[in-house]
Amino acid sequence: MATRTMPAPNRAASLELIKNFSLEMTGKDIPALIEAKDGIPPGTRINVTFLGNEDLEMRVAAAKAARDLGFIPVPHVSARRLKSKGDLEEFLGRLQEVGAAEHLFVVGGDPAEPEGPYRDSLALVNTGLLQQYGVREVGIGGYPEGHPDIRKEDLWRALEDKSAALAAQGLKASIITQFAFDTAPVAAWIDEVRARGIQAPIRVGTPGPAGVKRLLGFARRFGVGANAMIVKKYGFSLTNLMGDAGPDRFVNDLAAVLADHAPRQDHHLPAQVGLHFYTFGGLLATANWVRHFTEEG
Ligand SMILES: NC(=O)C1=CN([C@@H]2O[C@H](COP(=O)(O)OP(=O)(O)OC[C@H]3O[C@@H](n4cnc5c(N)ncnc54)[C@H](O)[C@@H]3O)[C@@H](O)[C@H]2O)C=CC1
Ligand SMILES: Nc1nc(=O)c2c([nH]1)NC[C@@H]1CN(c3ccc(C(=O)N[C@@H](CCC(=O)O)C(=O)O)cc3)CN21
Repeated sequence: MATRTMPAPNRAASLELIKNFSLEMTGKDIPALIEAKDGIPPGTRINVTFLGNEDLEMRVAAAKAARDLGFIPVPHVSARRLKSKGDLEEFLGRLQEVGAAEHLFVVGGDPAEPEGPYRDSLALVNTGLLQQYGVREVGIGGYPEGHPDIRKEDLWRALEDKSAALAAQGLKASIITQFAFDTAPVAAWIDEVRARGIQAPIRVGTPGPAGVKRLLGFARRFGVGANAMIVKKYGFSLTNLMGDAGPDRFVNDLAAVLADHAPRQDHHLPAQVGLHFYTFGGLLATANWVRHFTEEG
């Protein structure tokens, strides 16, 4: 595959891309969020993961903390990890009580077999329960490089079905993608989403600055492309595995590529593409990285 030459960084495009960024935290990251709060713009969306090693109390407490600290919580709901309809209603009810139900991210969930009645995120949308608990906007997953356990055509059908189901229920949709190191598949995937008539805002998953070993570990776990050429293009070599790799090159390259692709920019449209930072245990480091990139570039 011909290695594409990097377009020259386009500072204005990079600043446009990174504004209104969102961050991700796990149920264990409340202390980290408190430590990082002064460096995160008020009203920033903070996604709260729904992992196997968290419980209801941790997830609600994390969403409440994000709300109380002046941010917009976006709790994840993992369809396959829900034990029953009651489980879903309890979680939504608790989120509504703490003012954290307005924005949700629904996802299939990693279990190979559902632990309850919901086998995919569309099933959650189709319960018709979301708006009953005050949900107004629903995030759904996107996979520029595919998913190790799911066929490409199933991912595209799911994206189209969820978009249609959300529109039918008067719920706003947004797409958050799996993280990537290579911008080419991301730009191509965005073009295909738009070509399929899906206009929802897209937040491109971006790895926050984290140890290279940790990043490669998550990439392997989640089926994200990380071969030698890609990681070199991303800006870290396979030799200095101990270094911290910040997403400077990924952000600048993606912004420049999107600026080249952009159809005639109609500035009345809301920003259609933004960034979602996976913090991987480094919430403070990620918040600091975003602030420095935005201030100094
Ligand atoms: N993007 C993110 O931040 C996250 C992504 N995920 C992963 O993405 C997967 C897909 O989630 P969605 O995009 O919501 O897809 P989805 O729930 O809309 O499902 C798309 C299609 O893939 C199947 N599917 C879903 N999860 C599966 C699994 N774990 N194994 C095999 N087939 C599965 C579904 O039956 C459906 O046919 C999740 O299952 C999980 O592995 C999980 C958590 C966060
Ligand atoms: N297929 C798939 N499954 C996922 O669960 C998933 C994705 N993709 N895409 C990215 C997001 C981000 N995910 C995560 C997972 C763990 C941490 C994390 O920070 N974990 C802590 C403790 C270790 C742990 O709980 O696993 C850490 O310090 O790394 C963050 C984001 C889960 N997500």
